[in-house]
Amino acid sequence: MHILSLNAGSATLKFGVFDPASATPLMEATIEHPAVDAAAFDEIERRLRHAGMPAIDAVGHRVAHGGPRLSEAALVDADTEREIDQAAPLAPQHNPVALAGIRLARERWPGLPQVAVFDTAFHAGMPEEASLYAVPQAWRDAGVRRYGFHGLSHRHVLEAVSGALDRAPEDLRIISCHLGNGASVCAIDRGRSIDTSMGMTALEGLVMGTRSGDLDPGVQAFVARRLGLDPAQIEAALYHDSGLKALSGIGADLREIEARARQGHAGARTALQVHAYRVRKYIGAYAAAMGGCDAVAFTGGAGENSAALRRRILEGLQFLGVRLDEDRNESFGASGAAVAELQAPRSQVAVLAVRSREQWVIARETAAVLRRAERAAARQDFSMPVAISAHHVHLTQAAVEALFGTGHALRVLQPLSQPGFFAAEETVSVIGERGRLERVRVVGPCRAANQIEVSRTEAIRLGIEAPLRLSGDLAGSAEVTLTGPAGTLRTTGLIVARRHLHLTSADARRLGVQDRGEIEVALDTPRGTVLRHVALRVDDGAVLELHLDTDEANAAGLRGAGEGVLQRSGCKARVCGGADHENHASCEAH
Ligand SMILES: Nc1ncnc2c1ncn2[C@@H]1O[C@H](COP(=O)(O)OP(=O)(O)O)[C@@H](O)[C@H]1O
Ligand SMILES: CC(=O)OP(=O)(O)O
Ligand SMILES: [Mg+2]
Repeated sequence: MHILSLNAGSATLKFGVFDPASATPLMEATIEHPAVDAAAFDEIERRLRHAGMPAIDAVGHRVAHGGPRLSEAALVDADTEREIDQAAPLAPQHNPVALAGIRLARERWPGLPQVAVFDTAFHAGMPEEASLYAVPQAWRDAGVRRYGFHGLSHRHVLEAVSGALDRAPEDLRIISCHLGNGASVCAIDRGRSIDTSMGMTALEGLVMGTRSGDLDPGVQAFVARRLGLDPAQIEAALYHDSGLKALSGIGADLREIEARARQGHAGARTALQVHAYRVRKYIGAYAAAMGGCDAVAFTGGAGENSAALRRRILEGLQFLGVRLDEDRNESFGASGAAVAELQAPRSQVAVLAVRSREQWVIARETAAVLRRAERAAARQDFSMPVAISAHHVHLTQAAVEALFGTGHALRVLQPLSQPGFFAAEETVSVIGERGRLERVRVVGPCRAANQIEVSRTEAIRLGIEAPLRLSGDLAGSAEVTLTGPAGTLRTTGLIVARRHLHLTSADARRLGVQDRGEIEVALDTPRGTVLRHVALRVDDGAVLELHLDTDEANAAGLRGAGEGVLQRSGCKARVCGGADHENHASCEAH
């Protein structure tokens, strides 16, 4: 499979082609200051052709804002597009561009699946103390809350830092600084984003290329009244005419600002100081939020490429135990390394530079969404026959001889649906403390241990507490007396059998499940029943069949067809939920 990842940032359009089996892109490119329009897509297609790329199977899009409902990557359909569109006021620089990308991709490659991967998703589990604004309830009801952005990048930082330091994510408190044209800091506490500097929109937090970052909320009303600005003008100024651009008086590009600052340009110097101070302040705050910090990581166009920027930010953080190694810091940019440690040996905090891999995260997430969709579709079509298993016993050869006479061999009455098993002509009586069950069928062939399977109702009638067990799992099973025409036998092995599904490894692959796992199935009988914790028994010699006991069948209103140990019910069960908690589905016929 080949996935085209599109990442429309505020300063760049980045794209790449990936085989999701490998993190190494087949090609990757950046177009600076793009409009996402037909010309940009012509350029993308031209570059794909030039790089000799194979045909694309799916397109993954970075979408900055998923709004209140899209908190994980999703297949693009009309609903997804509507949600992205509705969240556009919360990400006016990004969501409309992403939507344009989605529509252009649909025109270029009609019929290809498209997936939206959201910046906000990584922060969806932020605690309330970080996601709430202290504003009136009516505002919060209207959707005013903190979301956070750059989630693909912060997620990659988590993985890269954990890999580079060879420490589990759960062991690490990471402060991830994504410094591009847009910029944010994220507190990643043991694998989870617990706070991040961007909020409801991508305006909050750091000083960015053209965005203000944190601002006294009173400023907006003040400039409205004093300068006569309306909301659209204020918003435009905060998104497009603030930040480094406003402070430097030069522009938004950090490369140029740094060059001019070196030449002594006062505005450029001020801009760099305010910018670095803001990042430093957030690092201090997030160290406090996590009760310490094990690693500070830099990523994004500026965070990766500017050693001076990293130095400026880390100056003054010595009190946290941060010490930068100047040589390592200087050499990262040209090194081509994906990730590197930049701290001095005596530093108590690791400092890392991480090359942003947003396009790879998009490709990976896209592949995962497509796999889930495929599995859901396969599950929709997947139904399984249901058989009702009446009480029966499995015996050792020694038990057969004790009950039916020396040298006795079980005689086949009828083969069962699971290959190799048969209902025997022989029956036994099962005797408990309080009652007995007569003519209980023996199932052959003989086994290494005696096993007596009864329903819960029958166990009660016997007066014995029988554990709920999978066949073969007999430790702690109850004791019971068996009688046959030639003798009596006291044995352990009495269980209530756990409901289970026999399936082949090909069935398991289609369902996306594994041996010993569990699924949930629905029986659309008149008593409509969902069965949870259905055990899976994968065996290539098996025949696909759900086995229920008589209590379960009665509770579901299922009837067996005919007589015998294992009766086909005529009902087909469907998977509902289970590993991926996919759609509820139900029984077709009964
Ligand atoms: N060598 C460099 N030194 C300083 N800043 C750089 C360097 N290379 C790129 N940048 C900064 O990175 C920004 C782009 O960041 P990037 O993360 O690639 O874009 P976007 O925010 O659009 O995703 C540019 O605006 C530029 O200021
Ligand atoms: C959300 C955001 O600011 O993204 P970018 O940095 O790509 O513009
Ligand atoms: Mg970006």
